Amino acid sequence: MKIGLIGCGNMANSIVYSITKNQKYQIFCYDVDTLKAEKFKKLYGVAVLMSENEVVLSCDIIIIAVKPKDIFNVLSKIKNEVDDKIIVSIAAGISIDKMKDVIGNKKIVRVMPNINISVEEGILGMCFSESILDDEKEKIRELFESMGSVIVVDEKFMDAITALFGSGPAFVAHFIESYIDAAVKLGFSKQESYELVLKLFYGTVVNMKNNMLTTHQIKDMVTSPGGTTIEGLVEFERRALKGAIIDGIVKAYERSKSIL
Ligand SMILES: NC(=O)C1=CN([C@@H]2O[C@H](COP(=O)(O)OP(=O)(O)OC[C@H]3O[C@@H](n4cnc5c(N)ncnc54)[C@H](OP(=O)(O)O)[C@@H]3O)[C@@H](O)[C@H]2O)C=CC1
Ligand SMILES: O=C(O)[C@@H]1CCC=N1
Repeated sequence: MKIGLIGCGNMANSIVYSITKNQKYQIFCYDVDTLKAEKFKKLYGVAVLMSENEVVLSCDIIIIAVKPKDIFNVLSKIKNEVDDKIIVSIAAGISIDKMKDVIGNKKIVRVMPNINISVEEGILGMCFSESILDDEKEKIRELFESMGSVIVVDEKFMDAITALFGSGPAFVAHFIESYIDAAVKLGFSKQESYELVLKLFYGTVVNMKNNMLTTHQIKDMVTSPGGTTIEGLVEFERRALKGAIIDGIVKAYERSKSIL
């Protein structure tokens, strides 16, 4: 099967990395910046094409991986070539209806991946326009399942998926960074802090998963009466840390709803 990529930036890089591991796909790509496309050729052995239209004409499934502000430009360039090809958009906040306004009632898929697809640990939300057939849905699902956990949802959930899981790695990195800063403040070297804090987050997740522990159970097991942990937890509560985190995610959700 021939897969085309329009846009060779950060997300396209992670997508191509996953797809090229599977021999059954032939990959074609195009970027306005020729150097970026050439880099993909060098790294992954993909074929470089000269325009958006060439990608559509050469491929069965076309993944548009440009910023939301650029997607309508791409769609208007390819609209006469789309025919019954499958167009996949990974753009945040751009609905299927908005894309249909430009290319008509075509086969459109929205996918919201996150950057963790580069280690096959992504979470990918997916929804389909109504004209996509069941066997086509399966092919798309199979293509993206090499990158992580795919959840097919009603389109109304795509903004929530964008906020929670698309933006999620940046939010999680922000919490990890605070922890590393605390370790540095308490005298550990930056390198030690980085390694130990990653181990702390990773170990806590593995412990919860393997032992099927809830967050409350972990907190209860760690927090001794009159001890150290309760002091920290009380301060987090006093500063409304949980509320701030929830509000931050809701802000990202609202932004996804109003992006264009
Ligand atoms: N980064 C993330 O974690 C996630 C991003 N997304 C979505 O993925 C999309 C891409 O994001 P990201 O990879 O970070 O963006 P990048 O800016 O890294 O990549 C986009 C690339 O597309 C190029 N481009 C712009 N217009 C065209 C065109 N007409 N034809 C071909 N190439 C073009 C850009 O060139 P130039 O820079 O010269 O304009 C750039 O090289 C966005 O819509 C974003 O919402 C979704 C989930 C997670
Ligand atoms: O920040 C953004 O808009 C994109 C969408 C999800 C992650 N990055």
